[in-house]
Amino acid sequence: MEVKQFQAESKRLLDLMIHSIYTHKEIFLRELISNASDAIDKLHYRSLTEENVKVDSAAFEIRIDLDKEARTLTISDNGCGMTKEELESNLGVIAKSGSLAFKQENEAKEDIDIIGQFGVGFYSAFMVSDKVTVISRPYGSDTAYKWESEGADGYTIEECQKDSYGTTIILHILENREEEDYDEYLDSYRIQGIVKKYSDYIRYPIKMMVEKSRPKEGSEGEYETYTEEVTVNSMVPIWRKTKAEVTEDDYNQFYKEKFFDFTDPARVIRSSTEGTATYTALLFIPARTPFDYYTKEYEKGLQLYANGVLIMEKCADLLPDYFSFVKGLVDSQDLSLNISREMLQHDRQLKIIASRLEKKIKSELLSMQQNDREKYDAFFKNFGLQLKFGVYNDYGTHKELLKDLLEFYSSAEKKLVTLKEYVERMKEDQKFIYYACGDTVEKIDRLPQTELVKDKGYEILYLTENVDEFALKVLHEFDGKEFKSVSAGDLGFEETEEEKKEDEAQEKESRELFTFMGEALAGKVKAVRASKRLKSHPVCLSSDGELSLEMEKVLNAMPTDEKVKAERVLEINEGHPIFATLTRLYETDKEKLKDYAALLYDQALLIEGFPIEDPVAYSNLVCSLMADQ
Ligand SMILES: Nc1ncnc2c1ncn2[C@@H]1O[C@H](COP(=O)(O)OP(=O)(O)OP(=O)(O)O)[C@@H](O)[C@H]1O
Repeated sequence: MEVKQFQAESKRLLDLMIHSIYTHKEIFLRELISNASDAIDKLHYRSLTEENVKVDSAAFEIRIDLDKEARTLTISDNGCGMTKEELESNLGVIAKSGSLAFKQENEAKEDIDIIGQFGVGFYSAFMVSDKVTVISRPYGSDTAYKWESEGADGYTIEECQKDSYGTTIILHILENREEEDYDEYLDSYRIQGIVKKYSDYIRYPIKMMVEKSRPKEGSEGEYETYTEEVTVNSMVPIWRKTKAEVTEDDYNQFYKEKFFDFTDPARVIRSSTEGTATYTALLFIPARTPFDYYTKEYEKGLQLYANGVLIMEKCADLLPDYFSFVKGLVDSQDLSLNISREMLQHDRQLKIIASRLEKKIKSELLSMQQNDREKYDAFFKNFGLQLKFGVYNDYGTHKELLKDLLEFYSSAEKKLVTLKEYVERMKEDQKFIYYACGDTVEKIDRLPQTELVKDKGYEILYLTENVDEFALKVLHEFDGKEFKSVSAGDLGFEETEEEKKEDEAQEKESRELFTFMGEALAGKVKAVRASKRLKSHPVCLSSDGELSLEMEKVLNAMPTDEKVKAERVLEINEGHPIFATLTRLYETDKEKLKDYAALLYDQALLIEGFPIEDPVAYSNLVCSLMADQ
């Protein structure tokens, strides 16, 4: 028997390997199964290209055997096997990859999906075992060799017996340590779970003898255990099957199992591309909002597979935040993986894939909006908030992409409408897209500010979410039409010359009264003005400048010390009987007028949903007026 030392660098590497490359010990199984699959691929390939290589491809398989007593986990394959030299060069030199060499030699040929490339995966076996034995017999040779190593000290190699070609790897699993449980790698159920998780789509059957139980024949209530061979992996991933092979139900089932949902998805998106980035994506839009969706705990991301082998459970880089509700996976052969297969060295490919997926998701959502509106509206109720945040975030960088997907409740249609639909319905003389903010649609509908806009026959978008107005401010316009709040200082109505003159005359007349009231409310409002938007209601609040009252409310609700204040304007309806009373008081009782100004201001605050400064004073004033009657 020959005892050989690992090369010097290999020793250090092995140590590094065992302690730092992989974060999860369980991936050793993925690495060894991928190697077995590569070995079968190689033999399969040779059988197609070399005349003297004849194998029955239906017999290709990978086996896993567990022996709790002996503490061994054995992985066998009937792939190409290794010669003595190959055992030495592939397993004796860390970071030497026979698979990479094979790939390079056969680069011109298509359809080689070899997984290995770094020449380190094998050594992950030492994360869970204190001794690794490899028995290998190359196809076409009668001689087998046994390679054995206990880690950094080196390895032995000797001739041995093996019945058929292929490789058997025996891991001598470590004893449990205080902080580490290694017994789990001898547990059949756990091993099946690991295979399912990482290697479910290895295209050769991964077989195991599994213990099962069944009712004992001839006796009642008694059970007996028996062992049965099962194929643990599904082999062909659903996304690699042709469209004709998969039913809608198959997709739904797959989604529910894989992404832990009880409900069928609202939409299934399948997309395959070849060229600069070759990939297949299978995406799902959930029909319901995940319970943790709008919490910090929710993690976005798609599963990432390299050739059917799971590389990353949640690859966040594949989804922008505004599409974070999308579930699914991407499988690609073109990824530049790093050694641990956990991260990507160059994310160029990933970026290309992500940007293609983004476009695809948008076009699917638009198609849903156009062809299945009911479903889209339901989707929007679930995830629209996220899209609106998407418009607002990053200084509006994504607004062009997202604006067509937005919906708001319409005063005219009494349902969600898109901005495009709004603009198409705009009246000829209408210059702006009008909106009003409030807690609920019902409350907004009753806002005095909406009166005249509605009266003109203009549609109003009712904004009920905090982010809504901010999103519209970032959008600024849609199809050349700017947004305008019904509470804005100037509503932008067309006025005839006559109307303008009339306004000016009226303004002159009441200027003194409003200046007096403004002074009485100094510090609370910027001005008191005659209203151009009220019809039947006596008062309302509006704001000058960019900051609206609603935005003030939202910003001040945030847990920061900085508070903002909109420039409030108290608007009085000159057509309302109260105006005559105010005019009379200005002449007869200025003190009372001050009280009335305070009362009207408080009323306007209440209508807007703001708290009033001094509820007791307000109540006393109302009561004294009632007593006057
Ligand atoms: N079951 C096997 N049958 C035949 N050859 C194998 C087997 N396992 C490993 N090898 C050979 O040993 C080499 C080294 O394996 P190792 O897992 O360390 O690296 P790799 O698979 O090439 O790359 P990666 O680190 O990316 O997994 C492989 O490239 C392959 O040539």
